Amino acid sequence: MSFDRLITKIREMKNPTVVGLDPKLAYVPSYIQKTYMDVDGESLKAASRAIFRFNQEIIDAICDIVPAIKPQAAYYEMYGHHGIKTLERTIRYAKLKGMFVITDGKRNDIGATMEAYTAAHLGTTMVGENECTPFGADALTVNGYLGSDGINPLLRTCKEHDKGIFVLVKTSNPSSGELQDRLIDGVPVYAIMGDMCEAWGREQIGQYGYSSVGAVVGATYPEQLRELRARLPHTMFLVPGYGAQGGGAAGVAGAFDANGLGAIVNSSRAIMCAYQKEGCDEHEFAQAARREAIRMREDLTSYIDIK
Ligand SMILES: O=c1ccn([C@@H]2O[C@H](COP(=O)(O)O)[C@@H](O)[C@H]2O)c(=O)[nH]1
Repeated sequence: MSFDRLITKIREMKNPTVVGLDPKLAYVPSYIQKTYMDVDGESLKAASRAIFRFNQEIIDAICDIVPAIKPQAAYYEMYGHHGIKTLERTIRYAKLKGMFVITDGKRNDIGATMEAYTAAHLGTTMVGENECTPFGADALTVNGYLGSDGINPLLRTCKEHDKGIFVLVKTSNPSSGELQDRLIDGVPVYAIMGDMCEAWGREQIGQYGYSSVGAVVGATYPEQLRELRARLPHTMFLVPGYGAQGGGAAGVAGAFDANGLGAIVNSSRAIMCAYQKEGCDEHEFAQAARREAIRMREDLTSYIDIK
């Protein structure tokens, strides 16, 4: 099961964190931007090549201490086909370095179209006799609000290709409660979606007790994290909202089980832009990212004992 690979890495590194790669061009040091703009001008191509170099150096700086990266697809799509290529190259590079890759795409659609999204991000596409791997991530964030027929194609691929999904359950944003906290027969919508994750994952439970169907639950909602951890014993949590959105280690501790497992906490801007916050030389951006990744690991593990 896919999350077995992730959990094994978390245990080996004693680090339940994922670095988000959401690279706006403004985060990329100016000397890198210049290198590529001198060749390709102020173009989407130059921006995408600069971003790949930025990602590559961050991956090199953290791959021995952080188990996973989470590229957010939107930050690549905004650079058109060049950006898509950078997303693909980033995924391949991180995997080459031994990292687990979660593409944050929040995809969903009707069943037939969902099969295409599944093939794109987690599976394979047949071209004649040739089975091609378009992006090859290990896991994908998805929206479950279209119901089971939008999730079933993913479940088949998770089983066949040892992949995982994280379904949006209780998102970290301030307005998430407008819909997700609404009650149906006294039960919040987020809890109902959580129950659906448990049901979807029932047939695919791995060696640590977690299925290949995970849930996104925001670090900004500590109470719900604790409540959902107790309610969803087989559902791995992806927890965004730590750092830049105000979530902290004490609040996310409730996302973990008694073995210090069951969740992985994301930080994107706080790590990518650590060099700007530290005010250090921009040539040191990757080392600053590493320092922030270590600080985050120490912060979390002061509350969580990974067994
Ligand atoms: O509920 C959610 C779901 C996804 N995200 C994504 O996580 C990162 C957070 O970035 P930070 O810079 O660490 O705030 C980003 O890609 C979001 O799209 C989320 O924040 N909340």
